[in-house]
Amino acid sequence: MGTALVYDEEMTKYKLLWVDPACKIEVPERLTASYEALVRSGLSGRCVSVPARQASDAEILLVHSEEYLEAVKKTPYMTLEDLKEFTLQYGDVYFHPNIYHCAKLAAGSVLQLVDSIMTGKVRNGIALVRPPGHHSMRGAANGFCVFNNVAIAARYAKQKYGVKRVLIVDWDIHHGQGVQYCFEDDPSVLYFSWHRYEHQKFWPHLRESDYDSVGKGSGAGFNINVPWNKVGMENSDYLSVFCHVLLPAAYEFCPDLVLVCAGFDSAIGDPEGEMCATPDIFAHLTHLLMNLAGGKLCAALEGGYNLTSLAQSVCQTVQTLLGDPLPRLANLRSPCISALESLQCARSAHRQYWSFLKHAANPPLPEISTKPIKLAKEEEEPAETAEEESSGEAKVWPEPPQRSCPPVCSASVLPDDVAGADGLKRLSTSGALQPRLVNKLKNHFTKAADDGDAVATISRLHTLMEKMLTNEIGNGLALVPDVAAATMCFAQDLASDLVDRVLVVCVGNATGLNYVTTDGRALVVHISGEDGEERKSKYYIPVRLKQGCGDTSGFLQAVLGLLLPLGYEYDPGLVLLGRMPESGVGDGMWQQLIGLLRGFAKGHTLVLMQANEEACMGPTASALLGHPAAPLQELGAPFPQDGDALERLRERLQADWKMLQTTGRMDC
Ligand SMILES: COCC(O)(O)CCCCCNCCCN
Ligand SMILES: [Zn+2]
Repeated sequence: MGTALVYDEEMTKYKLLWVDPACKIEVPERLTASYEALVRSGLSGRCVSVPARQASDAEILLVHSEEYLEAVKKTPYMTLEDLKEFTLQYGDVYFHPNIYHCAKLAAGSVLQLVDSIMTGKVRNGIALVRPPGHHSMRGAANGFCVFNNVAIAARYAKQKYGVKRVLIVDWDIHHGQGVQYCFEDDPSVLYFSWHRYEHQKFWPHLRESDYDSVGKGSGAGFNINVPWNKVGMENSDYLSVFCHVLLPAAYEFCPDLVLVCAGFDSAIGDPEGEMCATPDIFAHLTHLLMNLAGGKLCAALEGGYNLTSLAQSVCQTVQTLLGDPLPRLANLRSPCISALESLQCARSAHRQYWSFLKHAANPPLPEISTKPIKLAKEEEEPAETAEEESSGEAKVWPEPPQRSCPPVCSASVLPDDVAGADGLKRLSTSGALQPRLVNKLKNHFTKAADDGDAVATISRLHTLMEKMLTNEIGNGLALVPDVAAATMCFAQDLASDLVDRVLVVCVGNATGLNYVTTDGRALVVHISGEDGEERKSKYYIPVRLKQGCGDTSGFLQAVLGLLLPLGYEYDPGLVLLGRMPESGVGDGMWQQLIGLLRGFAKGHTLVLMQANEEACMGPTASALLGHPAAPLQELGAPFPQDGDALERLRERLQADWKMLQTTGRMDC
């Protein structure tokens, strides 16, 4: 199934008609720059084009009051003076004779996306719209927004398709207070937002944008705010919040539909956000949400004011929605102290609501100043004057890397003709394997050197690896006689010669996974039901689940809170995933694991399974081909001892692995 793209140039036909420094950044070119970049890159041609439509009154009234709608209906007939007058009653927004028409198209465009996704016409999609929506409230326009496009879409999906739970992820750099107000007492809508806050000194200066606004009444726990109290946040800060706050809650919430308030003012170069995350981060943020709700993801453009980073970020998002391999995120740094404090505050505020947080460390939180902040006049964001704009040093960042389309056969079990007793010899004569490697392999398999099978297996694996590294295939699946041996041999003898770093993930009980490197050429993470060999090196991490890998909630917590952050920090060139016999891991969890691991190494994942596990071939190949993983059933809380052990393990490991940190020094 494909990716829908909704765009209508009619939504470019309104603009600011008077002088207002606060609104001048919201220009029609935001839409044309985004759309033209999709056309230029060939991405729009790969999408299913879905027409925009006007939202009806009834649809707008799902969120807004009649009084407000009636008022906005009058704006097309207003004089310029009346429009200015009308605008004054709201904050940081402007009206135009055509904005009501465009606001109905913006809201209707997102509803068209919801229809296309819920009727199975497409898997996911994005609507390039303006005016944006997440600040507008029941009875008021605000922050360039007239109707709350995403809030209307959430209510519409529930009403028309009986959707039970909607996750709204708001990665725009401003707090979508309009969305928060709309759903704060509604447990069927989980709203997550990060936003520039600077201890309430940043617009819209709301006390309720802080992390302690967790929702009200039966909605308590279903509103997650992560305030950024400093600018300059980077990729690692964003990924940490996804791994340690959003994703565990999102999986526990188990949504039927994911809506994204896709604002790209959180990218580097944006004058509003002043953050430093690069456009390719949106490839990963999108990817990390794509295995929820069976892949039903609907993104709506919100903010984004640097036309270069906006266009690049939109392309990164769409390319991921289309299923293309992700770019590697080079040299992630450790999250900054301020980000860690925000992360910890959000986790502590939600500890009582989410089982994944039940065992989280609970250090004292900083006193939240309840006194209203006094914005000294000069502290108000100064309206940039022309020369200041030019003097502000322009941010530069590298163009996101090309992301080649996945090769057609992205999962393959090599035909037997590659195997064969002389497989290895042929490889060595073909120069594919350096002679010394051949000896190493032979030595390694001396016990079975005469056993053609083992040698054949190794030559098969090597061919798969070769094809992966030449991008002839995206990923691979190999059935082998002895998974543990093959995994170790592959990691030790094959991969380490052909790729800098290989992430080895072993699932299920096994002995012999004793390959430990001290040089970091391989990172082995072994999730099983028994005690692994105790940790000898930073690069061998046994994760023990007392109830074994069949305990999906424990397994998932290990994947989201440990494996993902480790993988991002390690940044492997290849992922090797070994499924040990009788691992007990459920198909759904197995597919989620493969889906998430595809985000590393440009999707180069080699799965090794026991030859007799044909039953698992289908689900594995489906996940390798990028089909969305089956949604996990309602997750119970992880077993207490597992939850506790995982938290203790994470705390122990964070000295070596910065992406595992979740607490900053609370020297507030
Ligand atoms: C959904 O709208 C997208 C958005 O969140 O980017 C809107 C931001 C409004 C930013 C308003 N700045 C006011 C400065 C006051 N001195
Ligand atoms: Zn914004």
